[in-house]
Amino acid sequence: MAFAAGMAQQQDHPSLPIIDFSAFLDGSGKQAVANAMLSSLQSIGFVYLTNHGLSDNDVQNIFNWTCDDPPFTGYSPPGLEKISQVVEGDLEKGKDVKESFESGREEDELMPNIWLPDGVLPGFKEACLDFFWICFQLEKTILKALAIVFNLPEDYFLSFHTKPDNQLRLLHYPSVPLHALETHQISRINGHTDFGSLTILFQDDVGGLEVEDPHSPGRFVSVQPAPPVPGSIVVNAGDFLMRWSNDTIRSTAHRVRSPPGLVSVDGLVPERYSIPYFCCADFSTIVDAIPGSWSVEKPKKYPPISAAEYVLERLAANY
Ligand SMILES: O=C(O)CCC(=O)C(=O)O
Ligand SMILES: [Fe+2]
Repeated sequence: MAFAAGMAQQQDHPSLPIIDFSAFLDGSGKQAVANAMLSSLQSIGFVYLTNHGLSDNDVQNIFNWTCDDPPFTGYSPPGLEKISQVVEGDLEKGKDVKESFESGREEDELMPNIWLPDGVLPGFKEACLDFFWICFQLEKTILKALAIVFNLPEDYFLSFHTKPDNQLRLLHYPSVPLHALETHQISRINGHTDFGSLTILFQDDVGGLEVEDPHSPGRFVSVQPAPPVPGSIVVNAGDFLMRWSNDTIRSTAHRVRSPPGLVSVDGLVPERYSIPYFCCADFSTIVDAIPGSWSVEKPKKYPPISAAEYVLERLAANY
């Protein structure tokens, strides 16, 4: 297992731990990989995984679709989504300049998918659905790793993530003037936390993802390894998992700014594509603190809650 330097406060460009997931997949070092992943989710809330089992081909396929112009519903044009959370010390006022397309499972009646009219961009719907289900397989593997660190049966979290009530988001950050971004007239995505269980994030090589330093609220630090690690994915914990874990796992605020050290000859920040896959517990389930996350000395902080109640409230606040 290879680790990059941890998120030391003094470093200008600290990096997240990079965990080789292969020893979990082939069974040769399950506990060690799971422990390392949890430790990073507890201390930073974020981790990089390599050799996670998803093929480069599958990831490249979905990225290929993001480059097509998406003049359709299910699509949020630049500035529509407002990240309404105020993160301490993050004084950005600018609107997010990004466009996105979101989809979930086809049978979801609560939030039905809105696809392009038949005949427009043939194959796009199938590509989104294929990737949605591919990511669900990966999510289940990560959830198995999470369970064993709490000394729970591997399928413990799977029974709460069966449908799945997840969301695949294709994100495009258009090229914007560097000056406008740096002076906060606009932003790419303002500081926020995700609200589900886990987010699996695929990104291109442009960079700009920043994570709030857990030791220094309001200070965001770049977490892009330089150079980018091919095939790596980012996994971060959401607010629901933080609550479910009795606050032993951290849901950390993050944002996207200009790539670190960017020298722009034309005054523009290059466009960026990313694909977050938001994993949520089944809306119908009610969860109570994870066994092992509470004790007599560390009592439960929250009453049981249904995922629907929690997630829908958060979604409503964002639009
Ligand atoms: O584009 C990224 O890298 C991050 C996106 C993100 O944080 C989100 O959509 O919640
Ligand atoms: Fe996010």
